[in-house]
Amino acid sequence: MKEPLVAPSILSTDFAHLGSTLATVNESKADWLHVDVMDGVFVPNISFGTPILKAIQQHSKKPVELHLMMVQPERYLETFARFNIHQMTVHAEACTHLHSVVQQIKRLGCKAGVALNPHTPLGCLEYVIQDLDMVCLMSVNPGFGGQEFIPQTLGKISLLKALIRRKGAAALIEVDGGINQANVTDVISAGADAVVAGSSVFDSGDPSQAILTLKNGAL
Ligand SMILES: O=C(CO)[C@H](O)[C@H](O)COP(=O)(O)O
Repeated sequence: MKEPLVAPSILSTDFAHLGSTLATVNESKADWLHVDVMDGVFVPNISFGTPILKAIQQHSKKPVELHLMMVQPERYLETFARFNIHQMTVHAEACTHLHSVVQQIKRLGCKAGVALNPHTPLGCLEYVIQDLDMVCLMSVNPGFGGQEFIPQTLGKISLLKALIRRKGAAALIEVDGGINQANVTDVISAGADAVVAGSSVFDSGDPSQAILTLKNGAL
């Protein structure tokens, strides 16, 4: 089995210590940083806005993926792109004109990802998958860290892999929510390329080791 890409999510960490959290991630084997922007409308939680993104830009040496859990993300893409963002991931459920939003992200020089909530069928990707760098399958209902992995995600990963192959697309599959040492092997075996992990990394006491454990645990 291939080594998974691992992207720590800082959502549940203490932002009073953002600098040292990011220093730890910088020194770890994390492949990128997964940053959750929540608007309190699309999801029942508000995370942060541009001042924190500016601090992340200053302190992170890892590429940054912005996961935009917000309605009408197109209103903010240009502003967010100023913070040296590697990839922007929008929710299909939040974009009336998803194809157009994806093109907008690419014009801003960022990689484009689309996230799907656990209940959202894969069919909405049929005519946009070839334009995507990544699909993020939510394995919890988005909004909060520390939730339990929804097992139906495993079948969805396999179906997405088949869709990507059928379309000759190159999108990576990222899985986000409730990822830990106990389920990472199943997630990667089902066809995922990357996992997002918050609690299992930052509640572990040794985030660098927890990231390594996720990588090795799936081998
Ligand atoms: O998108 C998210 C929540 O909506 C988080 O990225 C995700 O939940 C990671 O946290 P945990 O590993 O604790 O589930």
